[in-house]
Amino acid sequence: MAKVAVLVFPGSNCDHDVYHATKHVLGQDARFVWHKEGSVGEADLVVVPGGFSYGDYLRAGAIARFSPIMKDVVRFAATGGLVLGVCNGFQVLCEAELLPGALMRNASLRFACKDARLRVESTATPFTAELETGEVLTVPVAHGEGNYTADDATLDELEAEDRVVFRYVDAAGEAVPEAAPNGSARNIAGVRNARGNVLGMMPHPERCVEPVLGTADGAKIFRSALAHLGAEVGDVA
Ligand SMILES: NC(=O)CC[C@H](N)C(=O)O
Repeated sequence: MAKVAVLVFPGSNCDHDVYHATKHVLGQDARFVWHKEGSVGEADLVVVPGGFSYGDYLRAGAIARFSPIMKDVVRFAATGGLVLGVCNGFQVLCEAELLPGALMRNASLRFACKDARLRVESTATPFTAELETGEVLTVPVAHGEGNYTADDATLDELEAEDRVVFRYVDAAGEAVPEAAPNGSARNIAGVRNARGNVLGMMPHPERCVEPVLGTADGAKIFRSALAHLGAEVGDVA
């Protein structure tokens, strides 16, 4: 059983979804870690969940990045510990410079809340190692600032190093610009760090881990990470 630390900032609102997914659906030892703690404690996987930390003031994730717990998340990541940032968590990881780039306001300037199709681009991270390159997952998005951006050199480097993990695609599986719900550069929905132990993604895998939720595709990402950790996994989804 893997130990899962779910961070909680003032304004987090997907923390309980991650807890439910990892504890009740996948049968892991999950617990919440308040952002004022100095340590993630004994953990195999740290999840930085979605929400509106600090009300998205300044920029989404810009204040949470200075919460005391983030120093230990940086340390944990440096030791090779698995870190997953979802939506606001992805924004926090970019602000903390654990991942490159930034998430800007959606090109539409509207909050986007709908199912997205994600194509798996890289399996060189424990989070997708058990998936197939080219496999398309249906995972919901819910964000106002999901427009991934970085300078061209950084985007080229991410592509050259196989660090784009997910792209938004249309029904035909093509990464056409209209398929991105937010205007993301090169349709990027998720990226990893060079080592592969840190993944940030805008769509919410924790919201689709059981058939009753419409799709259980999100469970594949957690299952892949848990397989890497050698954890026995529950059999609900
Ligand atoms: N669901 C979320 O985590 C939303 C993230 C952030 N508050 C945004 O709107 O972009």
